[in-house]
Amino acid sequence: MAAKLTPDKRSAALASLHGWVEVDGRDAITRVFKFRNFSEAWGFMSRAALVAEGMDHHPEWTNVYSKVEVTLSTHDAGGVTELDIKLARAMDEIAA
Ligand SMILES: C[C@H](O)[C@H](O)[C@H]1CNC2=NC(N)=NC(=O)C2=N1
Repeated sequence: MAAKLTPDKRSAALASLHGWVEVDGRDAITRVFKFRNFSEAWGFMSRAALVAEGMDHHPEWTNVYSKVEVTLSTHDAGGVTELDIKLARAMDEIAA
C-alpha cells in the first residue's frame, strides 16, 4: 500500500501542481477546475475517469455545469500519498 507523504514531501508536491491546496481539517488535497461549458467539464471527467480507473485510484468529485471540484486522498492510507499526486498531475494535464 502507498504510504502517506510527509508534510515536507506533500508541500513540495503541491508546489509542482496547478491550483491544488490542502483541505482544512482533513488529510486530502483539492482543486476546482473551471471550463467554458458543461460539455468541456464532462469531457474532462470522462478522460480523468479512465485514468483513475486504470490506476484503481478514484477521485471524490462534484460537477455543476462548467465547474468540477475534485478532492483526492488515499482512503486505505488515511491521507495523501504518491497516488494522489500522480492522479492530480494527470488531471492537470488533461485540463491544460
Ligand atoms: C479495492 C480497491 O483497490 C480500493 O478500494 C481502492 C479503490 N480506489 C481508491 N481510491 C482512492 N482515492 N483511495 C483508495 O484508498 C482507493 N482504494
